Amino acid sequence: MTAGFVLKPKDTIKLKETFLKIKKVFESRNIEVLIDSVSAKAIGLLGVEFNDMCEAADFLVALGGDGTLISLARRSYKFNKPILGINAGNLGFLTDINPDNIEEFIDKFLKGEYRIDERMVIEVEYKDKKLYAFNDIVISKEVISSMIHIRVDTNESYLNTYYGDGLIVSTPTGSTAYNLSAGGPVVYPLTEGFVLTPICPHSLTQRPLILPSNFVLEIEVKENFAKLVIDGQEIYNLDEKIKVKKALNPAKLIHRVERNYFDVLRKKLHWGDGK
Ligand SMILES: NC(=O)c1ccc[n+]([C@@H]2O[C@H](COP(=O)([O-])OP(=O)(O)OC[C@H]3O[C@@H](n4cnc5c(N)ncnc54)[C@H](O)[C@@H]3O)[C@@H](O)[C@H]2O)c1
Ligand SMILES: Nc1ncnc2c1ncn2[C@@H]1O[C@H](COP(=O)(O)OP(=O)(O)OP(=O)(O)O)[C@@H](O)[C@H]1O
Repeated sequence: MTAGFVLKPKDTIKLKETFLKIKKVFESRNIEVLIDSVSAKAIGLLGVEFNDMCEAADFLVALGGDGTLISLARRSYKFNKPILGINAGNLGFLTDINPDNIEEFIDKFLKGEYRIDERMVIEVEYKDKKLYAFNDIVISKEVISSMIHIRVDTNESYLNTYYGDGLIVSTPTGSTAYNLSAGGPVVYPLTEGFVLTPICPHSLTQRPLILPSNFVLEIEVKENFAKLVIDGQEIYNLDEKIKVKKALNPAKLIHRVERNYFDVLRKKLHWGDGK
């Protein structure tokens, strides 16, 4: 069995010791460890080019925070490999395992005691590109001063024109990220659908909306100074219509069998239970 590692890009050097410890644990259980060339270079090792690593690995590992996991899920989309998040970040809402518990987890993993959660991914067609988002896409104004008009059509009919700072189209997984801050609902991550949440709409009536995952959305901005942001990490100038739909493949996240979403909401986001 082969694992392919990507390390959090900021302060990677601090992760060297943790990575080497985990590598030893994996290798002692006959799991070959590959590391992508960018992460390897940052800690003075030799690595494998990202796509070659994804091709060779049976599963991929993000050693970092949520951002590292989101980025790995997006960049490895076409390889469709299961992904394990080991938390070496701050919030770690999505990364399930702590480095201290890796031996215990990997022994269970090798006995088949784990879960794979299939998370819906968004596909965006923009110009001749196909882009993938694990959390969300954001159609945003470029400058602080001017609002934008965002027209949304579904494959069935005209939907709405949003006027404000922007529009978030989130996956259920991304519902606890930017969507949450903008007043959108928490959506159980194994649900399939799009969450449309306007950012500061200049209206008394705009509300977040959930649409089924078989809808195809066309989104167009009237003004010519908008941005398209993918997972908060990739930014494009938006000057043409985009088409948004559910991607063919889900992202496959490896979790502990015992992981409970509502416990994570309580622990990490302080979701109250009224007691
Ligand atoms: N005002 C906001 O809340 C805001 C603004 C911009 C981007 N974002 C979010 O940041 C995401 C990218 O994350 P990053 O870590 O690369 O950026 P980042 O470093 O700016 O961190 C964003 C924060 O959101 C958390 N987060 C990310 N995805 C999450 C999820 N699915 N559920 C719960 N928490 C989550 C991260 O742990 C981190 O604390 C984007 O997809 C977007 O949703 C949020
Ligand atoms: N491949 C990547 N390319 C560009 N930026 C990335 C990549 N992977 C992660 N990042 C960014 O690096 C920053 C830090 O990484 P990460 O989110 O993993 O750690 P953290 O912020 O400490 O943890 P958490 O997100 O759990 O609070 C994030 O802003 C993330 O967007």
